[in-house]
Order: sequence, then structure tokens, then C-alpha cells
Amino acid sequence: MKKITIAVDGFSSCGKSTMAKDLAREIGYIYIDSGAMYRATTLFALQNNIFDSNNEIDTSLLKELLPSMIISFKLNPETKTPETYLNNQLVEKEIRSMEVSQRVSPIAAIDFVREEMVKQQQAMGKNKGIVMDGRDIGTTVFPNAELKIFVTATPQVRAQRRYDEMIAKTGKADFNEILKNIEERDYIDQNRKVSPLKQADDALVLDNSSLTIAEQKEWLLQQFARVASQS
Ligand SMILES: Nc1ncnc2c1ncn2[C@@H]1O[C@H](COP(=O)(O)OP(=O)(O)O)[C@@H](O)[C@H]1O
Ligand SMILES: Nc1ccn([C@@H]2O[C@H](COP(=O)(O)OP(=O)(O)O)[C@@H](O)[C@H]2O)c(=O)n1
Repeated sequence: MKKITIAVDGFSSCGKSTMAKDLAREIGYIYIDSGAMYRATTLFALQNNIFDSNNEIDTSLLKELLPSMIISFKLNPETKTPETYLNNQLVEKEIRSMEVSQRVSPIAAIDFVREEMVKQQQAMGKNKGIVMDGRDIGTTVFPNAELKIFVTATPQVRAQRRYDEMIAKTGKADFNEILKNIEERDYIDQNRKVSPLKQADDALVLDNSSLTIAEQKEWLLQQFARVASQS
């Protein structure tokens, strides 16, 4: 069977990476979390004092330093999932912090940042056989992807999922802070000038508010089987 390209886009915290990762593992495709790249760029900006005390971004300094930022993914041999490295340091935990979540969307709205990330993402997908999740994968990164999914769920459900995850991982989380962050990011992501978050015309929409992880995985596998058999 010929390999295809699969784009999974949608709102924050609805389960995109969970379903994209599950599918890639099942079908032996590469999985790339494009959000991790914007999160790693935000961590890089924090490490290099690119935010001032009012959280204003020094864009000219970021532009100057960007060539010294290397983002890569390596497979964790135990969990069999890719982990994010920033300049050869494992940053998987750091990039999921609230500090990064609260600053990532303004960083991801910067034109030269997106240009660089999209270039790297397209290079990763040049041989197909890839599942990538994010906000602009089906619209900008891989507009010719054979299978495009747009995932959504209510903000309350999404905040609850993120809250449960943070409690499980760190033992502490603030539901209202998470909900506010999700709503703020959704707003910035949908309203930025460059590649805003929007459903591609040819995307299949999945509202997974009342689906279990197993149910959404099954649904996605069915979509893959249908499209791959026609390709
Ligand atoms: N259908 C679902 N039902 C319940 N929890 C889910 C579902 N899909 C994903 N999750 C959980 O929700 C959280 C956010 O999922 P994630 O895949 O990281 O979302 P996204 O990539 O869209 O931000 C994770 O803890 C994940 O395990
Ligand atoms: N393709 C992408 C992926 C993420 N992003 C940005 O990066 C942020 C973090 O993405 P993410 O996928 O890790 O977010 P979560 O939904 O997992 O919280 C998003 O809120 C967007 O601002 C983007 O602009 N384009």
C-alpha cells in the first residue's frame, strides 16, 4: 500500500496528539507533534530573555538567535514515543509547563517563526508515511495531505482533560487557569494573521467531547483504512 500523509488539526487539548500518536504507532508511520516545536521555541525564548517583564517579545533578538536553535525528536525506547529535544537537551517536561503554555501562542503568531517551523515540518514529511498534529497542518504545511482531520470538543471538556493530565503528572493544577489558557490560545490561534487555526475545506470534523480514547482511535483507524485503500 502506498504511504500517505495525515494531518490532524484542531483546538487545544482535545486529544489530537493522543489520537495521532496512537494511529502512527499502529500503522508504523512517523509521528510529529508540531505544537512541541512551537513550545520548544517558546522555551528557547525564555532561556534567552526574549520576553520582558510585561511579556513583550523582543522579535529582533529572537530573529537573530533563531539560527542557533535546533529542535529534534528522538524515540524513547521504553515508551516508544518521540520526545522533544532543544539543542540536544531533553525538554519534554519543560515545554508542557504553564509558563510555556501561557507564552506559546504569541510566539507561534510571529511570521518568521512559522516560516522556519513549516520549512522543517515539510522536510520531515517529504517521504510521506507521516502523521502530524497541530493547527495549520492540513491548511499550510501539507495542503495536499490525503487524510485531514479537524478535532474539536467543548472548552470545559478540554480543560478537564488537561486538568486530569496535570494532576496525574504533577499532583497540582488549577482548573480555571487551564480553562482561561485554553480559551486565550484558541482566540490567538484563530485570529493571527499567518496561518490561523481553521478547518481545511476538505477536512473531516471529529467532535470527540463524548468519545473515549479507544473510540476515537477506532474511528481514526477506519478513516485511514478507507483513504489508504483508495490511494
Ligand atoms: N477522548 C478522550 N477522552 C478523555 N481524555 C482524552 C481523550 N483524548 C485525549 N484525552 C486526554 O486529554 C489530554 C489532552 O490530550 P492531547 O492528546 O494532549 O490533546 P491535544 O494534542 O489536542 O492538545 C491527555 O491527557 C489525553 O490523555
Ligand atoms: N501547527 C501548530 C501547532 C501549534 N501551534 C501553536 O502552539 C501552541 C501549542 O500547541 P500544542 O499542540 O502543544 O497545544 P495543546 O493543544 O497540546 O495544548 C498552540 O496553542 C499554537 O499557538 C501552532 O501555531 N501551529
